[in-house]
Amino acid sequence: MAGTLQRVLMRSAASAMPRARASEWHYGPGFDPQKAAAQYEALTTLVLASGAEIEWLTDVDDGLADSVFTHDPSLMTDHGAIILAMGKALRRAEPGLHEAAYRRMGVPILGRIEHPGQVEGGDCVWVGSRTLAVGRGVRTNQDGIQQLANLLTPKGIQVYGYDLPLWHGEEACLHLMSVISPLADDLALVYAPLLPAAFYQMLRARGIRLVEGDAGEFFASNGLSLNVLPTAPREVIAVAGFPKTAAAMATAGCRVSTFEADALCIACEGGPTCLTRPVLRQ
Ligand SMILES: NC(=O)NCCC[C@H](N)C(=O)O
Repeated sequence: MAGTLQRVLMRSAASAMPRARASEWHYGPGFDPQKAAAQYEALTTLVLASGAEIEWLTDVDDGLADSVFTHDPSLMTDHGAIILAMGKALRRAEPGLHEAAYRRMGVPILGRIEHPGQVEGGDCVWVGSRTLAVGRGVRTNQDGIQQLANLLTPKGIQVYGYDLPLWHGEEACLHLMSVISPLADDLALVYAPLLPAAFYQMLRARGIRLVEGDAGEFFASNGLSLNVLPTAPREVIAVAGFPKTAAAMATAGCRVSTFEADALCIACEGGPTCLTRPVLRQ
C-alpha cells in the first residue's frame, strides 16, 4: 500500500460537492464547498507532482458528495478490482461509478460484494501481498468479509476480520484505515489505542515498525492527522496543521508534503488516503 503510486482513481470535489448540505452528509460546521474544491485542487497538484497519473471518475452533477472519497467503493487486487458495497446508505450508488470507470480503463473485475454483505475500502489494509486485514465495524460486516474471503482465498490470499470500536457512533466514519496509514512496506503510522489488539500484534509479528501519531492532534483533527497518503515509500501527503505527527514521520525517515484541508477533510471525515483509490503501485 506504499509502493510508488502510478495510477489513481479520483473524483473532483468541484463536481461532487457543490450542492451538499452538511447536515445530510454528516459533515461538520467547517464544510464549505467552494473552499473544499480549492483544497482539493491543492491535493491534485501534489498527487500529479508525485508522477502519478490520475483517472477521473465521471464529472456529472449527480449530487454524490462522498464520491470524492474514492478509496471506499472498490478495492484493487493483483487479480483485478473488487466492486464493494457501501455501509453508508447515501453512498450506495458509488460502486457503480467505479465499475464503469474500470470497464473504461480496461481493468478486470475480480468480483462484487453483494447485499447483505457490506465492505468499504477504508476498512481494508493489505499487509504484504498475501494478507488482507479488514475492519468489522459500522461500514463493513461479517457477510462482506466472508464474501471477500471467498473471492481471495482461491488466489492464495488470507483475509482476517478485526472488530473496530463504535467510537463516535453509527453515523460517523471510523474505518480500519482511520487508525493506520502504511508509510512503507515495513513502516506504518498508527493511533495504537484504537487499533484492534490482534491486528497490532500481527503488525508487530511481521516486523512492521509503528510510528505513533500524536494523541492530541488525532483528537483535534477528528482522526485526520493520521490519514496520510504514501506516493512512494516514505514519501507522503498529509493534512497541514499537525506538526507533532509530521515530525514523528520525519524522524522515521519520511518526506512529508502537506495541504490545507479543514473544509475538505476535517469537516467531511476523510483525508488524502480516502480521497484516492490507487489502481496501480509498483
Ligand atoms: N476511507 C475513508 O476513511 N473514507 C472517508 C469517507 C468519509 C465520508 N464522509 C463517509 O462518511 O463515508
